[in-house]
Parts: sequence; C-alpha cells; structure tokens
Amino acid sequence: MKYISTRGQAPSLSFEEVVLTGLASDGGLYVPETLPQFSHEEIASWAGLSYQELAFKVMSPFVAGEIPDADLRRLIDDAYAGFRHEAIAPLVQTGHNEWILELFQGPTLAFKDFALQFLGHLLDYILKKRDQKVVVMGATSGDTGSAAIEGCRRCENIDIFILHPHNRVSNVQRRQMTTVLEGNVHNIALDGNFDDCQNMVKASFADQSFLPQGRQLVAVNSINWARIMAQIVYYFYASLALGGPARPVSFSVPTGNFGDIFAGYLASRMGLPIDQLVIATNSNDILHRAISSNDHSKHELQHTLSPSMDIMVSSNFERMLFDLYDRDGAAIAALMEEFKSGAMHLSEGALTRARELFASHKVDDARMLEVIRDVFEKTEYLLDPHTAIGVEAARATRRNRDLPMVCLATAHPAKFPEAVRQAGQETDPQLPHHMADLFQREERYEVLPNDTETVHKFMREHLAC
Ligand SMILES: Cc1ncc(COP(=O)(O)O)c(C=O)c1O
Ligand SMILES: N[C@@H](CCOP(=O)(O)O)C(=O)O
Repeated sequence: MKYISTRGQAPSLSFEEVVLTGLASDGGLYVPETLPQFSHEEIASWAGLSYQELAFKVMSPFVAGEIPDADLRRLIDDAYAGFRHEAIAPLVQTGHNEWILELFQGPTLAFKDFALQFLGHLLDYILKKRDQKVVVMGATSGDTGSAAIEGCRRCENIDIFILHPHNRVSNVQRRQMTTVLEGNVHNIALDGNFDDCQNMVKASFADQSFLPQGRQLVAVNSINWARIMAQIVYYFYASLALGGPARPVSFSVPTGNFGDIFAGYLASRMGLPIDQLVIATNSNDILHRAISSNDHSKHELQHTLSPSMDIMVSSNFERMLFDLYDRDGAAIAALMEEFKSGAMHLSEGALTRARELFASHKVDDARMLEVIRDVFEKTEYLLDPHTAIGVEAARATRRNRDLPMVCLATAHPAKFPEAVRQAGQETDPQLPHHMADLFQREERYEVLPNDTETVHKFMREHLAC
C-alpha cells in the first residue's frame, strides 16, 4: 500500500512513513493510492465481532503488513482498553430508526480518542523500533488537544506541543489539556482563533528548519492519515449493529475539519452500504454553503456554543476534492491556490458528485439549544451541543424513515456545561470519576501571540525529550 499526495508532486510514502508525517512536501494531504474493497458477504461475516476485532479487519489492509499482525492487534487492544463502555461505541435509540452513536466513552470524552489513543500507541511502537525522537505539533479547537496529549503523554520519544485558541475553548476542555504536567507536554494558548492555530501548524510543517537537527514534526490532527483510518471503523461497527450490510444505514456527522465525515465517505467507498451522509455544521457553515450553493468562501469565524466546530478552513475537504476531481493533483493544487484569495468554486461536475454523496445542513446556537431541550424532554437523553447539531441536521435532511439514521455523538455533554445550562438544565452534567477533581488540579500553559517566530522559539526552548 502506497500513500500519495492530493497535489500530485510529493513522493509517495509507505504506511509507517505516512504516520510519521503531516503535510506532504507539495502542501497536499496523503491518501491511500487505492482503497481496500470488502464484499457484502465479507462485511456480513464480521457481525458479532468485538470493536477491537473489527478494527483489525478494517485497518490491516491499510497497514499492508508493515506491522506484524500480532503487534497490530496488541496496539488496537491497548488503544481501546481505557474506554468506559464494553461496546466501545455504544448505540442509543432516541426515536423511530433514530440512533446516537456514543463516541465519547474514551478517556477525554470525545470521538478523537478513537484515533488518538491508537495513534499514541502506534507512534510509540514505531519510534521505539526506529530509536527516533520526534516533535508532535497540533492545533485544537478543544478536543483534539486533550485526546492527543492523553495519547502521547507517556511516549518517551515524543515532545508534544498543542496550540489552542486563547479563551475560545470550554474551561473543561482547557483544563483537560493544561493539567497534564508531564515534562514532554506543552500547551500554548494562542492569541487567535482555531484557523490561526491550524495555519501556524501547517506553516511549521512546510518549513521545519526551526527544529534542532535530526528532529521532525509529526501531526496529530486529521491531516495525519492514521487519524482518518481509525475513524472508518465505527461506521462499519454501527452499520453491523443495525442490520448492515443487508440494509443501508445513514449517518449525520457534526462537521468541522471534515475528517470524521470523510472517514464515513471512505467506508462507503470500501463497500459499506450507506444511504445518506449528512454534513452538519454550526454557524461556521462554509461546508454547507459549498454543497448547497457552491459558495466556498471564507467568512469571519464566529464564536459559537459548539466551539470544537468553530472552523472555517476544513483541512480534509482537500482529500474529498481530490476524489471529486478524479484524483487530478494539478487541479487540486490550482483550486487550493485559488482558495488563498478567500474563495474557491467547484466545477459543475464536482458539485453534482458532491451533492450525490452528501446532504448538508446548518444549525445556529438558538436552534441547537432547542434541540437539546426537546430531546431531553422527550427521552431524558442529554446531548452535547455538537451532537445536537448532528441530530437536527439528520431530522432536516432525512429522506427515508425506514432506514436507520445514526447521529455521531462526538462529545460528552459534561465538556460543555455552559451550553447545557443555556438549554435549561439546572444542574451541570457530571464529569466521570477519573475527572472529578479536574477543577482542583494545577494548570500549566503559555499564552503566546499569533506569531510563528515566537512560537518556534518557545518550542525550541522547551524540548524535553
Ligand atoms: C465535539 C466535536 N464534534 C465535531 C467535530 C468535527 O469533526 P471533524 O473536524 O472531523 O469534522 C469536532 C472537531 O473536529 C469535535 O471536537
Ligand atoms: N475540532 C477539532 C479541530 C481539529 O480537528 P482535527 O480533527 O483535524 O484534529 C478539535 O477539537 O481540536
């Protein structure tokens, strides 16, 4: 299995190489050259497998023998050992054929744990084998940061630097990151928004000369292929639990950087029957505008009650465009160049294909709060604000009520007490036992200006491993 860049100019990489990288040298993102294909019979034969066994089936073709099967199985087992629910990704029914896939049962209470627990173990394994030390650099709007830190905090060969937008993540999210005091964990609160953090990370990958000799950057954001790969698994898992592949299942996905829904798209390309894939956005609706009216233009980023989705430039949309443009790297390079001016326009062909593949819907804060209230009143199930956006988008776009519609519950409501309170809940949802003293723990982080030189200097001075 080889991995190629969406812009067509960078060298192709092996699995281990792609895990140890971020952006391709031509600025593109890596994708597999070909996708594994599973027949309905093969998928059906996986019914009843544990999450870990299924993860091995889905992911091993991407690893393509570079890691011995027994080691890969162990990495997968270790990754999901800390989840609080035996099913790893339990389904909860909230209405007729309406399901919630709880992806927040991992250590940091968000779907990011699925990929980042695995990536942490995978990096540790590869780096020890190679006797190599690396610098992990990531941007977060709140959830990737803590999941990445949790995944990497015990890795001896990693220094991890996470940039979050200062004062724009919830207090729980910030404390989940900043109360981890291991010497190799470094939190930077950037004076800017998430797009500023992500831009700085991408610029740093493009020019790594600020690092001491012999060190390289590794990505934990979904620009890293391994993130997407691990997220494909739960689409198969949910479908199998609901009668797939004999009947198609639909998914509604709260969307920001387009990583999670891109994983769903890949699952369908690999053979999983999916009826609808719904892109659910908050008021930062560039993806909804792109699909509904071919308006992929940057607006000013709004600060919403679903902060993890406060993203304007969705990294993984480039991977999607690569397929929509028949894998023409030059066309993608030209489109991304056009986007630097603030907007890009999809060709008629690409737009038509995108509309065949995705429905989309935008949900503002007021409507999202109504949905939390409504679902709680009817079912006593408390949604987090991101998941509520997915539920509303599912209801607004659903075309076949005879098929299951699964909304991905991307975070636990306890991470967002402010939104939950505004939705009318009198008591804050409880943090799980292992986080009960979160607000008593000591915090450590550095507030830095949105200036690349300053951040690079900080990084150089704080390398610990
Ligand atoms: C809670 C939550 N929901 C949804 C998203 C959006 O996911 P993606 O960026 O993969 O589209 C994020 C962050 O990315 C998130 O943290
Ligand atoms: N919502 C994310 C933003 C980063 O997205 P990623 O999936 O590319 O890591 C977050 O919570 O940090």
